[in-house]
Amino acid sequence: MELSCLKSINPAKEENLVNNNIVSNEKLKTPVRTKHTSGLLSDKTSVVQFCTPKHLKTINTPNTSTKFNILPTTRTPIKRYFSDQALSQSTPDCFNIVHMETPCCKIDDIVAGEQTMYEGESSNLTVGIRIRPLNSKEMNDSKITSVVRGNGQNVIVECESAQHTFTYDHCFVSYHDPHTPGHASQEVVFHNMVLPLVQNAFEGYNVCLFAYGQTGSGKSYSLMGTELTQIGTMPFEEKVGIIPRFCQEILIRARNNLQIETTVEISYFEIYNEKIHDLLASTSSGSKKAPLKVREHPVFGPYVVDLSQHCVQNYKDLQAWLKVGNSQRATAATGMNEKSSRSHSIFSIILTQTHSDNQLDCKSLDANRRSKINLVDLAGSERLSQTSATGDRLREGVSINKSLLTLGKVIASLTENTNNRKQGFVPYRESVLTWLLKGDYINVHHTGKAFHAVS
Ligand SMILES: Nc1ncnc2c1ncn2[C@@H]1O[C@H](COP(=O)(O)OP(=O)(O)OP(=O)(O)O)[C@@H](O)[C@H]1O
Repeated sequence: MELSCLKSINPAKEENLVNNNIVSNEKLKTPVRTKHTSGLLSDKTSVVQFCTPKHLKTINTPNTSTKFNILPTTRTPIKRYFSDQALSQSTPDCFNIVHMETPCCKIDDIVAGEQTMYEGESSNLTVGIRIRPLNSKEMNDSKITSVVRGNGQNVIVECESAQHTFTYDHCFVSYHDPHTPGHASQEVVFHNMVLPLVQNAFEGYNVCLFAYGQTGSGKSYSLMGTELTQIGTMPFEEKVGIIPRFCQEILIRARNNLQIETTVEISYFEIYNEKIHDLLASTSSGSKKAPLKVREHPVFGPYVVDLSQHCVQNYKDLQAWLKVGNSQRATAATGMNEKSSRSHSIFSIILTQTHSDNQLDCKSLDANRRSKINLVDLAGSERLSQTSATGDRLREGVSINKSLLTLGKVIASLTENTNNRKQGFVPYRESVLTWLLKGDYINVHHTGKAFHAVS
């Protein structure tokens, strides 16, 4: 399986960013994006901020013992903006005058000999690969032998007389016996590849990580882990995957920084047969809600209409929501995987940091820094002859392969455009997945990672 993370190039450290970007609450009836050109800031590091009125958010934690009764969630300013018909008809003036600038990396800031773990992240897109061990079924099949092995950053595939070597930013090998030297546990994968994204998110960058690979290669295992539905288990046990670890890390950092009020809001949806389903919302009968629509905002880009967002304050809240979401995800047994995801899932976190500036002796002044984190578990590509799919499974497989093909086409077009320095057509709208991730591709130039799984 491959795991891709979109990540930032070492952005310059701006300790005082929040202090330097102050907007009066008077102007905050609609969200306003401001670009500040304070002399204290490097002009390469202007930050687009979303200023929100300071308010207490309702925490809706699902009651996991009974039916999930989703209370209306406090709408975020962005959601309010989207749902306000008067506003959404045209782009308000305040957006027209905003100049969107990209923070640039400061290569010079990297001092030789003082390497941190972030310095390996010199590219905008980092790609890691994880090789899973053979499962018990595969081990009992004499026809199946292991042909893939890792060596440093290289993956070596040996087939018959030929040997192929592929190089990645990270290569993780997981063995059946976790005590095997070099075994890449969930903790190792998270620490080496994903932790820098947490830092990027706190610096105000949007980040995106997506896992891709063949069906049954371990994408869901790496992103979500197993057994996390058991509330009360240790948060960082071996089997807990990237998504709960990411949230846990954010919550710990937020709790430890008393100067800044941090809110963490999550949403979780799947794209199944090109239709979007909110995984954290259900009807009173327990059945899934009607599919949601995608619309495109002139400034913020594509978004899912009426997607529920929920505040989480602690790990227990998160586990409860993940239990709701995962139980609603479309999975089915196929010839390649007993619990195969039949949809792409996108887990989003909105991280808002609010810093009250008392220096100006005015309590109504707040500065907000807001970043969006997308953690995407793509459905696995599958050879229909091997999954023995028929009926619904066949239709799902065709839809999965088609949207993955479009994803490949979009990435190829973007690469070609970048290499040729042109603005050619990119087929974002050929699938819901690529349309929704449009903003993330653009942001790949600043923030991104990819994770690839192989079995
Ligand atoms: N690193 C690993 N160590 C041990 N077991 C693993 C590992 N990765 C995956 N597995 C096991 O392999 C099986 C398939 O994994 P998983 O369901 O995550 O695959 P997937 O890539 O998400 O498949 P699909 O695309 O069909 O949803 C599961 O039983 C999982 O527990």
